[in-house]
Amino acid sequence: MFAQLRPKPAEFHVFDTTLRDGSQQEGLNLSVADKLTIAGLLDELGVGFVEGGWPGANPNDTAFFAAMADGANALRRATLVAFGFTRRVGMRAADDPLTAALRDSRAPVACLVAKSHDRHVEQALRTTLRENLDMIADTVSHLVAEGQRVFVDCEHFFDGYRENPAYALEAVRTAAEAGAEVVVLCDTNGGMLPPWVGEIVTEAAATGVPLGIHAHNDTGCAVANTLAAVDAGAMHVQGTVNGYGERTGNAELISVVANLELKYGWPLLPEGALAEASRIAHAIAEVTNVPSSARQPYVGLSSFAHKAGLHASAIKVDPNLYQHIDPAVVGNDMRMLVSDMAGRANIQMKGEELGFDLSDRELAARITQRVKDAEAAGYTYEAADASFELLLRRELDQLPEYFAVHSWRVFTQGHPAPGAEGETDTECTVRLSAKGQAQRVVGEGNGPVNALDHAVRNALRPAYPVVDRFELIDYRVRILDQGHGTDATVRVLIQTTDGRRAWTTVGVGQNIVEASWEALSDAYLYGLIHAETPEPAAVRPAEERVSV
Ligand SMILES: CC(=O)SCCNC(=O)CCNC(=O)[C@H](O)C(C)(C)COP(=O)(O)OP(=O)(O)OC[C@H]1O[C@@H](n2cnc3c(N)ncnc32)[C@H](O)[C@@H]1OP(=O)(O)O
Ligand SMILES: CC(=O)C(=O)O
Repeated sequence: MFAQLRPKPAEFHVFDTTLRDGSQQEGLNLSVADKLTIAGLLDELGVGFVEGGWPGANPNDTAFFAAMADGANALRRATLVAFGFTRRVGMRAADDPLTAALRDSRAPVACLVAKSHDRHVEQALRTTLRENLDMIADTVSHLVAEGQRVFVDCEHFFDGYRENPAYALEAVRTAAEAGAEVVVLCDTNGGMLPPWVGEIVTEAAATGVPLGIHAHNDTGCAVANTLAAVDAGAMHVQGTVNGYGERTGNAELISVVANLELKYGWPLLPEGALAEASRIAHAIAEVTNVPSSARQPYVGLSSFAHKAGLHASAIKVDPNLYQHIDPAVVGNDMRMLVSDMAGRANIQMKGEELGFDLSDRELAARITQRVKDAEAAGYTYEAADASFELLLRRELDQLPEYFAVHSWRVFTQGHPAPGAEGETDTECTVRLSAKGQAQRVVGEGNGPVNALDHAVRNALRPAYPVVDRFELIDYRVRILDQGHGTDATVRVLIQTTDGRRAWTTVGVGQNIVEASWEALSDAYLYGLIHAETPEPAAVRPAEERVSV
């Protein structure tokens, strides 16, 4: 029997810091417009608090709070939070310009970072333990008197508690007595493990102060540490969507919330909002331009992807045999992968998904063997869903002949030196027949793949004008036998779109142009087969990109 999880406290906060701590991630930079878009998405998700940044610390954050104060950008459900620190050493909070920026932000809540670790007070702040407590009390009481609700983030609380528990707890009490509604215990360096967090939060809860948790992921335990704090009495969780944040990031907020909603049984988000979680996490990744991990719990592309034959054979009977929840609950999808680890069941389920009846065991076994043989030769169907469909159609004798290629050749002329004048570039000649018309067509391009593409497009256009909608959007190449140097076999994956859907095809060969040709001609064939299909397929996010 599983242990009983804690019942939901009467008041519980879901606090998002994607726009503040999330933007402290290396490589993540947000404009004011980006922040406004993300704030809107977080509001849709239904989090209780959106920490928007640090007004007064940089012009973007100040402008963001000014824009949020304009009614047009107002959050519908969430409460906006402005972040800042306690007043400077030796100054009155009322005179500190950064405290003034918090007031002027017009955010209903201010979240103040305060020191609670004695060594940080003495070495980083370079002041006395008494003065730090005065800084906390003065800043909190000033902002409360000015009409703001105040939360306090106790930086390095757990490390501080280990060295000087009395002082760490004194910082918590001081903040609460000055008017802070919640005191958030921060694992700033992210070095804690769940049992330690549980123990320390339990001891801090004895103060009677409403506590929150802010965990970093340096031990890979940020979500677990957050849940350990909740179990020990925390009533406020902080985190970021996609786990963005300083160093290894913050607790991933959707994982925290999904665990609390689905495992603890706590209703936290507005009804139906959890089913939007996958869409919102991916939409935020589009804005940040920092892709989320495919393996991210609940909302990742691979979170419900099944590759192994044994898994698929059980899933065919009941998907729950290999899934901890129904993916639809978080707006995700189950995906069946086709690879050399597939058994008949993967192939049958993938075939069914594509609209083919593969219930015949012998047929399914034959196709499974074809897939395994092709994967052994270097093909990959896990990524190249369109090539898998073409393989199926070939096996089932259901491949329409839109065109027949008789031959092709590519000629490239290089410059004597970079930047030198002269004819360059690449020319490709293709001989093919389409709709009974044989033709020989030339295409030019800035490289062999570009020239091949132009030649095929020029040759097919008279019979199938729709090809002008096809566009190559990603090209990836990798060497399959690394010891072989420039004569290695390569695999080329090409992603193509017609503006409505995207599909991926694969080619393999010792000649990179030949492998590209195979992937490219299959891309055209698949595109023509589906030109009239109404429903667009999901677009996969690109991984490594190589320019052609
Ligand atoms: C744990 C966290 O992640 S908290 C969030 C941290 N986020 C950021 O730092 C991003 C935004 N920060 C900034 O733009 C700048 O650091 C500013 C505007 C806040 C301050 O810039 P500067 O005045 O140039 O100071 P600088 O960053 O070099 O040093 C920070 C100062 O704040 C003091 N300080 C640090 N923590 C606190 C605190 N909780 N309360 C009051 N003062 C503090 C430091 O002692 C140092 O003081 P000093 O100026 O006397 O040396
Ligand atoms: C406040 C904060 O971001 C931290 O302590 O990590």
